[in-house]
Amino acid sequence: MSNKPVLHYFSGRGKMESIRWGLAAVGVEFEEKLFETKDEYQKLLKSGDLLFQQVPMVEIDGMKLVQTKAILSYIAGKYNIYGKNTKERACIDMYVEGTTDLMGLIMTSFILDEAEKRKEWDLIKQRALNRYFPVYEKALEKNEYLVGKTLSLADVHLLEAILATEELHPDVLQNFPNLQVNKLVSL
Ligand SMILES: N[C@@H](CCC(=O)N[C@@H](CS)C(=O)NCC(=O)O)C(=O)O
Repeated sequence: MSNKPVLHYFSGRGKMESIRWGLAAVGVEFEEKLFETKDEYQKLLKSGDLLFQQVPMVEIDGMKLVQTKAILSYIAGKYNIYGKNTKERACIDMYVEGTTDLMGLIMTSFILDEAEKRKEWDLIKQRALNRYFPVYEKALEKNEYLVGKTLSLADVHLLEAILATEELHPDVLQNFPNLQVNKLVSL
């Protein structure tokens, strides 16, 4: 039997995407069981493996983990991209929550009708430019990485958020030179 983590989710990016990025960043191969139909989802629900009847769920190290944050913390802790001490970990969590909020806006925008979606994408641009990216730009003044001198979960999550924002607004990084460098070193 393979020891690779097994990721259970809908066939889409959604909340599982940051887990995929996290595993890829630390070089861990994984398998995916993506359900395409309601029946497949119902089967997983009935199995009792989803603690809160929700996905993402990840089978890893003999556990069936749910809750995106818990799964990401486990991966980051296990593969040493979660800071050197509790203060660094708190900073990483803080930065990750910021990018999670931005990603939340992006994810939910895709269920809106066309007119609402355009408005939401404008809001996302404003939030990225005025609320989120300036914080990361400042944090990157002294180092290429957000926390400490090495890649952490905060950089991986930021990269996902940058790329997702650029899909909507390709020029969004133009006034953020430090973010441009961070994006390159995190890829
Ligand atoms: N707090 C959970 C939320 C998970 C969540 O909302 N999952 C959605 C899919 S993205 C789901 O399973 N929805 C079905 C439901 O809530 O019944 C996490 O971050 O993992």
